[in-house]
Amino acid sequence: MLLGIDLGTGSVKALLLAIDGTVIAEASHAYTVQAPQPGWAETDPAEWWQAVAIAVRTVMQDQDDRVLAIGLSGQMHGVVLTDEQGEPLRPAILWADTRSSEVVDRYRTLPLNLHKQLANPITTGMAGATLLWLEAQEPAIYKTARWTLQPKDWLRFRLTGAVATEPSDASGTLLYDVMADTWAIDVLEALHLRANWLPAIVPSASIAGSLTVEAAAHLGLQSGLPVVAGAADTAAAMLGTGVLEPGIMQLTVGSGAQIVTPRSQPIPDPQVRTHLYRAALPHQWYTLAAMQNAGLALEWVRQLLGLSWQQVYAKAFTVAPGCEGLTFLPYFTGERTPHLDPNARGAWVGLGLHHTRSHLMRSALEGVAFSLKQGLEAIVATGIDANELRLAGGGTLEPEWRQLLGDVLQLPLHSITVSAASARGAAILAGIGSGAYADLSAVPPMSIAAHPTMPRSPDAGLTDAWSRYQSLYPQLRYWRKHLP
Ligand SMILES: Nc1ncnc2c1ncn2[C@@H]1O[C@H](COP(=O)(O)OP(=O)(O)O)[C@@H](O)[C@H]1O
Ligand SMILES: O=C(CO)[C@@H](O)[C@H](O)COP(=O)(O)O
Repeated sequence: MLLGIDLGTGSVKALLLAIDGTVIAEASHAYTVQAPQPGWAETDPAEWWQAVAIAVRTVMQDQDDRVLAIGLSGQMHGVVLTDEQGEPLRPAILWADTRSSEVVDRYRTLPLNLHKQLANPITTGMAGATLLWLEAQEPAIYKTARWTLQPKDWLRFRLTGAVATEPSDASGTLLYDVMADTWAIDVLEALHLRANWLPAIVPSASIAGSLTVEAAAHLGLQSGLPVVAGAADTAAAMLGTGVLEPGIMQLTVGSGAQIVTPRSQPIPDPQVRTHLYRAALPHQWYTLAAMQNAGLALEWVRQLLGLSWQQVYAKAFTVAPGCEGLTFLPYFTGERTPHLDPNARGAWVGLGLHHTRSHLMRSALEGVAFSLKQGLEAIVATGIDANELRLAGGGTLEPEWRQLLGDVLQLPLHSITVSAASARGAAILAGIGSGAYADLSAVPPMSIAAHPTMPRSPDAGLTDAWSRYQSLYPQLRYWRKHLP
């Protein structure tokens, strides 16, 4: 059997995959995202390390079979600065972090040919932008760090003692030449950023190291196990859900939400509102609409209202669509697609005495669904036909929530039968890298639930709410800009 580990934003997922494609066991363990200052989002990698051991030990309980290989997947874009041995020098700075908003404009001074190499919108939260901030604000750590790593690459270093990255995560750093498939050294030079701390790039499905004795003891596994490079969570989820052919889209709802579609050529978005990244397999790319605030915003509202997830759904769906005039914007950590605005923030607008906790909760779900609709529109505007969406991620399990998503997006939603799609993708890469699968064609296909969630014709309340939602962000942006 194969072990996939997905180092997500809110929790790590471990999944055991039998070679015949059966999921033997899944487990997850949560950690915290800290916001020690407004706009910051950090996690201490020590929390990741402990959580990985708990999740892996949980899936390994009562298993007689041996693990053949380990594959990794992880949240994208962040920065883990380490010393020579892989010891973090500060907490990891995550993709949702907008502290680089003051310095990210340095990217805008780059000549057009370098922007063409990056082939992506310039946004906060990307490793390159965060490194510009670290250079200015934490120069001692910036100068002395040995490595700058993506979260799952840090985990692999800790597991194997070997340092590497792979194209799917490297392409999400804003330090990567997506067209030439290598580090964008010219961009690093033009920004005066260090290049000697970037890891070597190896194929996602290659063996990048083997489990050390210390790491094996931590996880309760045998030492020497091959650890495959793995992939960024979005790229791994595409393998996990089988979204590999152009024409199919995948919607992942986790802490953030992503809508992706594969590309057989690297075609950048002419409007530069969506991302273009390398997929896990060679000669494949994907277009990505990235919405920063899905589970992050819902979790904040849920905790504020003191509700369990069960109560969330029991209350929210007693309220009529449109929430009797209440609109929620989920932009707690700024927004990427389509607004590209790190200074955007969340809001409830239209509150009246008639509104209850149930209205607040439903409006949050509607607001997140509307933000996904704007992402879908941005991706369709790049010239892609959307016929169906495959669902992945821990935030799409509830049928009523899925129905609301289907009604808002007006597309059939196909659920895969595994919630941890990225961890499944990571296990598949472990299988290819270790030779358990000769190639992708040998991987048993993912089963898809027999009955998709079909969109219902839009309710008048929901149509009005969508109009209100669309009109609010431009007005609030104007208001923020004109604050004294
Ligand atoms: N029942 C639920 N409905 C909607 N969202 C949920 C539910 N349970 C958890 N979530 C949200 O989904 C996110 C976790 O999904 P997951 O795919 O594990 O994310 P990540 O990979 O970012 O850790 C959390 O932000 C959580 O708030
Ligand atoms: O930001 C992106 C893609 O651009 C995400 O892929 C992040 O990697 C976060 O994923 P989750 O942890 O929310 O699933």
